[in-house]
Amino acid sequence: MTILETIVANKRQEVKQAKKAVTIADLEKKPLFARECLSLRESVLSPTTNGIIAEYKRASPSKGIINDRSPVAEVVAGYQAAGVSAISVLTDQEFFKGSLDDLVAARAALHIPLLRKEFIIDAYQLVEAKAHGADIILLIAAVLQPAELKSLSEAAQSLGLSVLLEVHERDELERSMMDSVDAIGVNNRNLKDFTVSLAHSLELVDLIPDQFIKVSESGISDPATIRNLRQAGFQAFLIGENFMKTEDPTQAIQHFVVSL
Ligand SMILES: O=C(O)c1ccccc1NCC(=O)[C@H](O)[C@H](O)COP(=O)(O)O
Repeated sequence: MTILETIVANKRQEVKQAKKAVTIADLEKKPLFARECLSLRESVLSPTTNGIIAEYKRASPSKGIINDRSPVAEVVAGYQAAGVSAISVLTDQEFFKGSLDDLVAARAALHIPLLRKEFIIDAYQLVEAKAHGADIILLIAAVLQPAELKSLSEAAQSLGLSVLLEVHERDELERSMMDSVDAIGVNNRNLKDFTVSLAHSLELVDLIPDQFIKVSESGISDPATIRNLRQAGFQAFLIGENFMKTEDPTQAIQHFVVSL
């Protein structure tokens, strides 16, 4: 089994348990469920933001513990102060040490769109995302069939959530593009062997129609890379480890954006 298959198998068990513990009706009663979602597209295209989607990431399968010291509310508030377009918070506990509580804490500290970074395989998780303050959800082409992508993306949009579709290779992009997604992210990290190459973004960008916000994801550690990716056509840049691995992620992002 690849790590991605292991993560998804574990997620299926988690969702089964979650559905027993908290019903959809319970989720729909949570105050955050009634909130109107903020638009990823509007925020990325706004001249007042810099296109970065900054991620709160305590740990990962490829790196182990990255930062378990910096509190989520403090970090995301610092990211927001640096002019980012959106915030990403990992909610997987087993492999990334995240939680839905992190999402709620982030929401309370923010006035910009918030991505629930999760391995979504069931519509239940969309309602869960909205009920805990998310504006955006991630769908990963490598783990979902086109029919599943269609039904999940349509369900997400009907809840008012923006949809970020993640692809890594050309065939995933070609089979997964659909009107019910708002943004397409090219993940530079191969989720089977964890190798990272920006060549994936550069190879795929011209194949992504302009109706989608174009996002380059993972392995970005230098403002010059953002300038190159922008020139190639990307409008947004998902960055986690580069900031989180430092002593003070809020200082790190401030230094980074000065050179954009
Ligand atoms: O980061 C990992 O090791 C990982 C492993 C398996 C599945 C997903 C994984 N990462 C999720 C992400 O998409 C990244 O956290 C995100 O793109 C930011 O990447 P980076 O800037 O390299 O932290």
